[in-house]
Amino acid sequence: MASGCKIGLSILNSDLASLGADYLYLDAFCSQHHLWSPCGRKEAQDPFFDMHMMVSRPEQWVKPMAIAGANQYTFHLEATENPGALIKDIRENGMKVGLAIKPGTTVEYLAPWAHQIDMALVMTVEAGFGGQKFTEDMMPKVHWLRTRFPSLDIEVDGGVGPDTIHKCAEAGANVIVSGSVIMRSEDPRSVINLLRNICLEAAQKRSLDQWNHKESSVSAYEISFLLENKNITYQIVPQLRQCCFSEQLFIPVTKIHFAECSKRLEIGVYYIFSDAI
Ligand SMILES: O=C(CO)[C@H](O)[C@H](O)COP(=O)(O)O
Repeated sequence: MASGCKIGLSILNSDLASLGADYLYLDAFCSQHHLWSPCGRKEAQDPFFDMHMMVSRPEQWVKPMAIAGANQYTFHLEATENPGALIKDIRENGMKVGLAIKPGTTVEYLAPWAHQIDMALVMTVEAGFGGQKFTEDMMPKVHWLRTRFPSLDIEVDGGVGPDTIHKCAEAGANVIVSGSVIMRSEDPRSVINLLRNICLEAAQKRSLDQWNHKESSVSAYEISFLLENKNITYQIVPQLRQCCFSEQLFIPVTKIHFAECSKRLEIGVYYIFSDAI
């Protein structure tokens, strides 16, 4: 699965650096030769800076951003003719790679690069300024990506807050950018925590749904192994979420501990249990 749930604080409309978010999301614009990027104070310990490069010719800012201390360089697919070379350059400059698509760009264009990037960004507003209205129509793109790339970090950006994050998280986004809603709140930390909890809950539900999906294709598993020279057989009935231990003891599948099992336990079955725990 993608690596946890992260809430990114967009400081486009603010100069605050950290209010308990998992990373800072810095938007950058450019004129022909000059880059404008807001600077937050580096108050957080070891902050993670994700640079959202809303620029044409993103190639030109890779090195300066790396020198400035950016951790991730997120560029727009629409802004470059050679995404492959740019991805390579970003990596060679020691940064992670984010690839963004604008609302009007079809998600299939991103797919060929999905295995080479760390994060896909599905914009839910036109890039440019904070406080815009969330576009729910973008959620099928998120779902499409999540279905095909289960371990990819998928970020959404634009109009995301407590009222809209459910839609993003349910569609499969695990990295959430939020700006105005957090900044306007009297208690930004609690908004961030609320967003993170909603995102985590949706991720847990997705795992459970996957487990249920696996279950529906199998009626029962049987595994045997030796324990203290005795041949022990488990019969597992996934639909009941129960396990029959030598036909005597029924225990919920989620509570089985395999620490004492012999090495003859089948690896495949072990994975099924660890998913459920
Ligand atoms: O990239 C952006 C705009 O291009 C902003 O980061 C983004 O829209 C976040 O702000 P808000 O939560 O206020 O929509």
